[in-house]
Amino acid sequence: MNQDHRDARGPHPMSSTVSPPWSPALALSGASYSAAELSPEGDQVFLLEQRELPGVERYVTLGTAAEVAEGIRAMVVRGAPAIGIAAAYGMALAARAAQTEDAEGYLAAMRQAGAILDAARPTAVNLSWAVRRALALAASHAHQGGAERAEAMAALGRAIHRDDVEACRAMGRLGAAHMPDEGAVLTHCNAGALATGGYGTALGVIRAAIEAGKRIRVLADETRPYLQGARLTAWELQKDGVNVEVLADSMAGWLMQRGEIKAVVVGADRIARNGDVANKIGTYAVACLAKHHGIPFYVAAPWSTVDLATPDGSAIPIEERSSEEVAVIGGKRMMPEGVRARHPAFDVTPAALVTAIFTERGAAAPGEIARLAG
Ligand SMILES: CSC[C@H]1O[C@H](OP(=O)(O)O)[C@H](O)[C@@H]1O
Repeated sequence: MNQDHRDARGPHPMSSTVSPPWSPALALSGASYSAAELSPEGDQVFLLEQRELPGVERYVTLGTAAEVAEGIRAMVVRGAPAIGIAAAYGMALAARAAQTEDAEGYLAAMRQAGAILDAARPTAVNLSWAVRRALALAASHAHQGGAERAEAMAALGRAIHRDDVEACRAMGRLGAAHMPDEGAVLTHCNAGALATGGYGTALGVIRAAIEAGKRIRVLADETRPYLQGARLTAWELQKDGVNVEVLADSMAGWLMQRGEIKAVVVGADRIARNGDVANKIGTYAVACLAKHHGIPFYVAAPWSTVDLATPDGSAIPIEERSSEEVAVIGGKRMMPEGVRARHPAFDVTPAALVTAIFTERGAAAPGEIARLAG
C-alpha cells in the first residue's frame, strides 16, 4: 500500500494531505472529503485513512485490488456502503491490470480479485454485493477489448458510488420526517459520509432533519474499540456545525432514563429478510435500552445492505477481530499482558426491537422489509 501520493506521473491532485477528491459523487454529497475515490484514469484508488482521523486527514494511494482488500481488512476504509464502493473500485483496478488478457484470462483475473476483496470482511453484505455486480459485468463483456472492459468496470464503480450518495439523500429525507422537532438523537458508531459514498445513512437522516429545520442535537456513542463515534461521527458533525456530544458506551441508559434522548438512529451492515439487523457491536444493547424506555429505534440503510437471501439474524456472519484492537488504545496497552479480550465486531438486533427501517426505496417495519424488493 503506497503510503503517499506521489507516483510516476508526479504530484497528483491528491498529493496534498487535505485536498478533496474530484468525483461527481463527491459533488453530490456536498462534503469536502470522501471515503474512497477512483482516479480519473481508473488506475489508482484513494482511501481516506480513517484510522488517523480526527487528527490527520490523509489519503492513501492504492494500485491493485489486493491493496484495496488490505485497506478494507485493516479498516483504512470502513462502513458497509463505503467498503462496497472501495471493492468496486478495486475490481476496476483489476480490470485495468488485465487489459492484455484474453476473455478466459480476464475472467480468471477478475474472479481472483473478487475472491480477495470478498474475503476482506464478512459481515457487511455490500462488499459481496459489489463484487457480484462487478463479476456479472466481467462475464458480460469478457470478449470485448481490454481498454473497453477497464473503462466499463470503472464506470460501474463510479455508478455504485453515485447511486449510494443518492440513496443516502433519499433515505435521509424519508427518515427526517420521523425525527423529533427538537432534542437529542442518539447514534451508535459512524454511519456518516465516512461510511458511505457520502452524506451518510444514519447521519444522512440527521443531516436531512436539520436541513428541514428540526432543532436536533446529536449524542454519539464513542463506540469502542475502534471509536467510530468519538473519532469519526464527532469529526463529521463538527465540520457540519452540528451540536454533537460524545458518550462513553455505558452512558446511554442513564440519559434515556432521564428522558434526554428522543430517538435513536443507526446504520446497518446487513439486514436479513425477517428484519433482523447486524450492526456495530453495542447496537443491540442500545436497542434493548430504547425498547425499555419506549424510545423509537430507527435503522437507515441503502437497499444494497438488505440481504433477502439471509433468512434471519442467526445466519449473518459476525466478524471477530483481534484482541489487540481492544487491548490497545492509541498505542497504550490497557490490559495486563497475557489477558485476552473478546472482539466480536458486530451484533444482531432482533426485528422486534426496531421501530422502522429507512431505505431509498421507502420506510418499512422490519418484518415488512422484503415488501420493498419491488
Ligand atoms: C453506513 S454503514 C456503517 C456501519 O459500518 C460500521 O462498521 P465498521 O466501522 O466496522 O465498518 C458500523 O457497523 C456502522 O453502523
